[in-house]
Amino acid sequence: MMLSVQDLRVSFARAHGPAVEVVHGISFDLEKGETLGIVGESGSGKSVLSLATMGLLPRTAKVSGKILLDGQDILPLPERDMCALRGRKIGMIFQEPMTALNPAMRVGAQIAEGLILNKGLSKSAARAESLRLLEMVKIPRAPERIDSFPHEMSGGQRQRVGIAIALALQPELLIADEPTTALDVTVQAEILDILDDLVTDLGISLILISHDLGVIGRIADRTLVMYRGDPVEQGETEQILRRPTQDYTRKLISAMPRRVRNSLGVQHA
Ligand SMILES: Nc1ncnc2c1ncn2[C@@H]1O[C@H](COP(=O)(O)OP(=O)(O)OP(=O)(O)O)[C@@H](O)[C@H]1O
Repeated sequence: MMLSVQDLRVSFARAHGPAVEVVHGISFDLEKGETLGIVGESGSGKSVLSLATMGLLPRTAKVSGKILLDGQDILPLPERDMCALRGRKIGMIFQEPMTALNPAMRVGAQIAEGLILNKGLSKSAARAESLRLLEMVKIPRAPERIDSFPHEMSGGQRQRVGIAIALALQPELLIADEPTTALDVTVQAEILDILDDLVTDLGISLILISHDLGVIGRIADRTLVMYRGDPVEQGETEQILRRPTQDYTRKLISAMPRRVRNSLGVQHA
């Protein structure tokens, strides 16, 4: 088992009044080579859940439960150990790659940086590996694009660079929080296909977070539906899409454009 989250609860301390719990006992398992989709509307706790898994919640957060990564509970780990896990074992992909990238640095150098610092690669070996990663995420004309600045690239290409950076240290788990939300529909599909291929080719595990069941439905093997911090239902994505058991899930399905429902083979909500 790559990741096992057990009865995770997160609350935030408030300056006045009692702490507010925003994630109310979430449990799920993620196998190696599997994609789990986490879906729910804004405020359902998806980002808090992913930040907890990466140990990136602010100090005001109180977390209980277990987060077993490869069998080890990472919740009690000190920041120094979590820092080492991020990147090496857990890779992260964010919604807006422009904010995650350094605007003043060529993309190849940004990918190479982590390889030089964390893996001790020489400058030329890191550049060769950066090129390989850019080709892996299907950047067209990668040998030229490696020397581009982020603003010289399209949103889709920047997100590919974001994925290349997340992959650089060969993590076993990737967490992608709304990775395609800022992109238009055709580019969304390309990015999802790339993520799907990476899971298959590299045998890594992927947590794909989105408010859009159409996005989740394209590539997630299993899906967890959340609503206001509660688990609504979880299971095989096919099952969730075709035979939802909860009204909230039916509402998410009805909210998908007919075109998307048709492409996923979902007839009616
Ligand atoms: N640092 C924080 N301090 C206090 N409350 C927080 C903090 N971060 C998140 N919350 C609260 O936790 C709840 C869940 O937020 P979260 O961002 O996880 O939702 P989400 O499902 O990811 O939605 P979105 O798609 O809008 O990001 C919200 O009510 C939010 O206000």
